Formats: sequence, C-alpha cells, structure tokens
Amino acid sequence: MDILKVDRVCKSYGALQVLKQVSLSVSQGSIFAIIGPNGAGKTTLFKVMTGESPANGGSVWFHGEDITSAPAHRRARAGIGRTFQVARVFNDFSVRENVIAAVEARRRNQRQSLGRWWAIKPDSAVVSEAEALIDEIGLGGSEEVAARFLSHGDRKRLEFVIALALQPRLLMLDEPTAGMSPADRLGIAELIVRIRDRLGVTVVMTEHDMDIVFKLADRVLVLNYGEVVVTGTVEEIRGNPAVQEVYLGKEVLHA
Ligand SMILES: Nc1ncnc2c1ncn2[C@@H]1O[C@H](COP(=O)(O)OP(=O)(O)OP(=O)(O)O)[C@@H](O)[C@H]1O
Repeated sequence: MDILKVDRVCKSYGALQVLKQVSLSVSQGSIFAIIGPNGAGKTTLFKVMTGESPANGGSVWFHGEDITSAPAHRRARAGIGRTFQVARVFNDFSVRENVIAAVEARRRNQRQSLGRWWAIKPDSAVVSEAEALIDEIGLGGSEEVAARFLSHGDRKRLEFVIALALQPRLLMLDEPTAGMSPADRLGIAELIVRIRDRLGVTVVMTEHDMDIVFKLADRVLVLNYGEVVVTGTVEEIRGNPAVQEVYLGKEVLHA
C-alpha cells in the first residue's frame, strides 16, 4: 500500500521552474531516497511534501487523503514527522527533558487542551515513554546531559527521538548525515533502518552520501533539473545509463 503519493507536482520561483511534473509513490514500511546533483530540486520537493512550500500544480496524497493544500502543522498531526538539517532542540534542556517536552506536546495535541506542560510535573507514563524512546534510539545513559553538550551524532539522535515522540507514520529526513564523520554517518544509517524495522515508520529522505543511500534505500528517485530521471531499486539506479549521465564525471555510482 502507498502511504505517500506525489502526482505531477510543479513548483516555480518566479520564472524559474524548479519542479516539473514530479510524481512518486512511497509504499508503507519502505525507505525511499531522493537523490540528484546540487540544485536539482530535492529540498524543494521535500518542502512540497512536508507542506512548508506549496506546489503550484499537481497534488500530494497521504494515506489516500489529498493534503496538497494542508499546512505543515496539519500534515504533522496527520502523521508526517520530520527532522531538519540543523537540529531543533532546546539546548539548555537535558535529553530527558527534551523528549518529555515532545511527548507532552503530542499528548496535549491529542487532548486538544492548552495545559502548560512546563508547569506540570510529567506523569510517570510520560517519563516511561520518553525513557523507552531514548533507549531505543541509543541515547540511554545520556538522559541527564544538556543538549548543548551532545556530539553532532548524538544531537541528531536526539532530534530523531523528538520527531518519533510525535508518533509519525512517515518520517521525512532532510540530509540526515550532513556534516557528520563517517562513523557517525554509519550509526545514523543503522538507526534509520532500526526505526523502520522496530517502530514500523516509513522513511523518505534526501541524501548526498551515495554509500548511505545504497545501503538503506528500498527505492531511489533521481532528480535532475527538477525532473524525475528514473525511480527504481538501488540495483536499477546503479546500472541506469541516464543516471550515469547525470552523475557523469563523478565516482559516486561506482562505489
Ligand atoms: N526560495 C527560493 N527562491 C528562489 N529560488 C529558489 C528558492 N529555493 C530554491 N531555489 C532554486 O531552486 C533550485 C532547486 O533548489 P533546491 O534547494 O531544491 O535544490 P537541491 O537539489 O536541494 O540542491 P542542494 O543539493 O544543493 O541542496 C535551485 O536553482 C535554487 O537556486
């Protein structure tokens, strides 16, 4: 079953047409990667899917519902979670406090109440849920550490925990390994697979690191000048002459 569908989406900035009739389908439980050279339109496509930037044409569907005109917060509530290239966490809060805040925010949304979470002692169910998530994502032992003191890799892990605390059905990751050491990148790659396998969350990601994409993705969409070159499995993408043309002169596809 397809959890997300993009149908002939177009996007322009003034006279510049950045996305041209882009279509894709993401099946539930899969890891779907969007790749392409600099300026291909990956981030723009990502924003059209998260609702940060509306499309000029075409449609976006989530679980069979047309969400083309839904704002980002409504999409989040429907089950589309995301992380950002620059982590959005409370620096002075500990790991545990950051996650408790996210779990409380979700519960508040579910209750539709306007309670001030920071004024209320979190109940034990919230704390247990937060701690289980922290363990699951590999931050166990760092609960008391203030976010500002985490390594780049652990900060990204914390951001994953915060996104997962909202219980998304689909997690959108914009360049999840950007700026990381090779070891941290590998750790994040393993974590993404773990999130899909253990929590059943579908993943859509943009990524520059081809090793990571080839390791993780069930399907890959190659974008160039705002157009889909091809969508296929890693094997199909690697052997595709049109894709090799896009990356001509770059070694990435021979890895
Ligand atoms: N807000 C904007 N206003 C005008 N042009 C924009 C805007 N955002 C992106 N663009 C242009 O749209 C094109 C696609 O940009 P986009 O950031 O989506 O590409 P990308 O594939 O994510 O690139 P990169 O890999 O370098 O991050 C580029 O030519 C960019 O300059």
